[in-house]
Amino acid sequence: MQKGSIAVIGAGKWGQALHFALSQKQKCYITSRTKKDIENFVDLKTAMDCEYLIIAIPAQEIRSWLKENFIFKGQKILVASKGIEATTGEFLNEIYANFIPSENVGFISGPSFAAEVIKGLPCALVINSTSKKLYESFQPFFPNFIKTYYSVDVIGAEIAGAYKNVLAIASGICEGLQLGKNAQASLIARGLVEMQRFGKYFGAKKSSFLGLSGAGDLFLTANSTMSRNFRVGLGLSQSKKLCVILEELGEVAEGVKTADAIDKLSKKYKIYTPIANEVKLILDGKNPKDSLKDLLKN
Ligand SMILES: NC(=O)C1=CN([C@@H]2O[C@H](COP(=O)(O)OP(=O)(O)OC[C@H]3O[C@@H](n4cnc5c(N)ncnc54)[C@H](OP(=O)(O)O)[C@@H]3O)[C@@H](O)[C@H]2O)C=CC1
Ligand SMILES: O=C(CO)COP(=O)(O)O
Repeated sequence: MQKGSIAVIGAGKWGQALHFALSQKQKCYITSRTKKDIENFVDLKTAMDCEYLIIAIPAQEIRSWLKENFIFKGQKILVASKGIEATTGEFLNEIYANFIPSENVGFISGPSFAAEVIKGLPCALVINSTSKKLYESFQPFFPNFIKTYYSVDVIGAEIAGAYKNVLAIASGICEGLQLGKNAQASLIARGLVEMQRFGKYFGAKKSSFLGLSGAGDLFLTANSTMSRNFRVGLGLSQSKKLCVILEELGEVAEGVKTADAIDKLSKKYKIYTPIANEVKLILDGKNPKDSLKDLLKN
């Protein structure tokens, strides 16, 4: 392993933005399935030999990617993905735990559109890990335009980052149906309560949902067409087929599969998550106007 070296795995929008940010202070490698003309692009083997890895591939692809490519040699890992695995309902930390000791893994959360980070615009992120030492080892790599915080609440950050994508779809639907700002603000506020209720069941800290990981990322994503998930909601409000929406998007919208995961988990553990349940139904073809009526019922 190349001591002190760092690489990003996954050269999508977020991987490239993190690569830009982490290249400000030191050489940062990047690799991806598809070769890309990016500075310090290397093959997977070279990247995997680095001591510090940032993995920015879609949440639903992580388990198979780790199975096929990952050999633990003591690397320290930052997970940049946001989502819950739809096939199993497992959280990302549970998946990574099959391959890497928890003290070697951290999860990035917080309001961070890649399109702004790659321009060097300021933002604040949370590095969530059971190990503060892990946070302290990654923190120096971050540039001055990114303020980093540490939190031990991994599950809270994971659920916040995943759930907000589902709520962003709901908010995009609200916008697309032109229901007004009162409705959108009420939806986002109740969505925050719902996200926190869901997180509490799995042992998450309430404070995680009031901070950058929850409210911060939710307010960002649920109020902007820069969000892929918000744009999925806009498409659904125009009765576009999901496959057409995703084809046109051309990038991952994690809220689609995470809605399925949350729907399954909330039914399995009897957690009241009406907004996420309706998003799942709309993704399966329910008319959004009927969902609105059902959500408004007293
Ligand atoms: N975009 C953003 O603003 C932010 C995104 N995120 C999160 O980061 C994660 C990645 O999102 P983003 O980069 O935007 O998505 P993109 O759709 O832009 O890119 C996805 C990346 O994942 C790679 N990939 C896809 N499937 C596989 C696979 N099976 N094996 C290996 N690599 C694969 C692609 O590789 P290739 O292109 O080489 O085929 C591509 O580099 C998501 O969980 C997202 O929620 C978090 C914060 C901000
Ligand atoms: O997570 C993000 C911003 O923090 C990106 O949101 P989208 O995946 O909806 O574009």
